[in-house]
Amino acid sequence: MPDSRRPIPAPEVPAWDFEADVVIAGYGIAGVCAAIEAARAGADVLVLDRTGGWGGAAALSGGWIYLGGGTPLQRALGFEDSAENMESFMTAALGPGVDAAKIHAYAHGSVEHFDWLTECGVVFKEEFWGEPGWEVPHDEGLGYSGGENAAPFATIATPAPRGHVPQMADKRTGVRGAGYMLMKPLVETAEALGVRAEYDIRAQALVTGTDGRVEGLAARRFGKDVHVRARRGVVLATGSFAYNAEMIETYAPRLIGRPAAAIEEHDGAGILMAQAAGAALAHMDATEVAFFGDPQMMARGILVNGRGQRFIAEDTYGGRIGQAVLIQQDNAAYLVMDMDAHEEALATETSTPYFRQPPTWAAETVAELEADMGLPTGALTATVDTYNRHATDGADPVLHKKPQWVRPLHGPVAAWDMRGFTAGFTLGGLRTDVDSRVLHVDGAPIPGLYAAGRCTSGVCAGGYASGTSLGDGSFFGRRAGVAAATG
Ligand SMILES: Cc1cc2nc3c(=O)[nH]c(=O)nc-3n(C[C@H](O)[C@H](O)[C@H](O)COP(=O)(O)OP(=O)(O)OC[C@H]3O[C@@H](n4cnc5c(N)ncnc54)[C@H](O)[C@@H]3O)c2cc1C
Repeated sequence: MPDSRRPIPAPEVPAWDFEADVVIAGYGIAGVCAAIEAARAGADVLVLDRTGGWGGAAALSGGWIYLGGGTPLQRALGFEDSAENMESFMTAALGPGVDAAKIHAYAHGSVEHFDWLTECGVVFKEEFWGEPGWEVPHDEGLGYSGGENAAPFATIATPAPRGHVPQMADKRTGVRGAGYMLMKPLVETAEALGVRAEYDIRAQALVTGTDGRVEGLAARRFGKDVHVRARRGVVLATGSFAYNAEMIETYAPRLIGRPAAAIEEHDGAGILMAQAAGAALAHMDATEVAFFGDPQMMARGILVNGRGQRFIAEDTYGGRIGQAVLIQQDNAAYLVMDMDAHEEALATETSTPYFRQPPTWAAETVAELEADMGLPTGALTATVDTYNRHATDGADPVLHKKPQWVRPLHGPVAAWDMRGFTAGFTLGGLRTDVDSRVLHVDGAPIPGLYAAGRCTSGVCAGGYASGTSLGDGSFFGRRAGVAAATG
């Protein structure tokens, strides 16, 4: 760990360049929500960002935000949900080893959090997108985003869509997409409350008093040292460590060379700064893993591993498929479809048309196909035989794909080589309590230090659902703001 991360004793600070009651490092989703709540609690708030503006990964993101328990949008679109049902799903899908207290607080606070977001000006259109997909193709406001309606979760909790998507004007993904439409009204809310921002300031280390209390931040701006005093508390909201090669190698080596859905500013700085002051870490090996396949195609085909065997229900959440491929199948997967299924998939609408590439192999029979693919003789044939035997009855007793997608493969078949089609970001980070206080390795909160977002371990301990990053970043960001302002 570089020396520069070591906490600086307050008496050694030459002068304070900036001062505020609450100082927040990082102006992404966690930072802006902390800023709003700290300001509303009466604090003078200063947000620092190392880039030239607000937004972070959040403003570039797809904007899914995981909310449920019976939000007004869910109810308006005819979906039943409850906090208990949401808690059951999250406990099953986001583990193993979830922080039960965080999941409980999140599920039971979700309707209020929806109301808070809409009061801040975030708009969710009353329209549901029910097709398999990574994102909504237009500006629909609600969709499934975590495999809630697929095996095994559909029988663990009552399926309810919880992916809430802020409405986009003339949607163009990546250009003022839903993530931007989430961030913009929140930043405007913060500005209206008098929250100040300073850009091009990179937080480097904490400043601590003789009693160990965090009193500020040491930072760099244009090659010079800058010191920022926090009269009440510091909130770390600097994002993940997806772009810190050394940390990735140490904690999550399967992601070496494959960062995604993160930004280069996610270099683990907040984690390292707090760690140097004794902070505990949690679930540093947990990763979100995207799989670069079109969900409309995958649901209609079968996915097999390097031994020609199916391993997951193909109609589940793509992030669950990604984790299974990278972590359990040595990053090897092949999609197999017959011509009817392929044509049917191509006739559907998708938000990811660029994933619809031509097949790698095509053959008259499954036996020829498996030979062309270099799979063990008979392996894919046995898989297709078993699949077809049950598919004739519209069932999938092996992996429980929903009957609507189950149909026997027949005639000429094609396969897509999807080896290495994964990338992702890290989910582990600082161990915080439900009030976003950063915990020391001795278990007690570090006085004056709070954190939220992807520099913390939030609701995801292993599994993932789209929307949980913006979800727990905003939810626990708010709590960090309140706690920092009120001490
Ligand atoms: C293309 C894409 C699509 C995504 N889609 C979704 C989605 O649909 N739903 C979802 O939940 N998540 C999604 N994500 C992930 C999500 O955006 C992030 O996980 C989330 O924004 C993390 O919140 P955060 O507040 O921790 O970090 P961010 O929102 O990235 O904010 C962190 C901020 O801290 C700043 N910073 C970093 N280091 C320092 C430092 N040392 N000093 C000062 N400032 C610093 C950064 O510049 C940044 O502005 C997506 C991400 C991308 C890139």
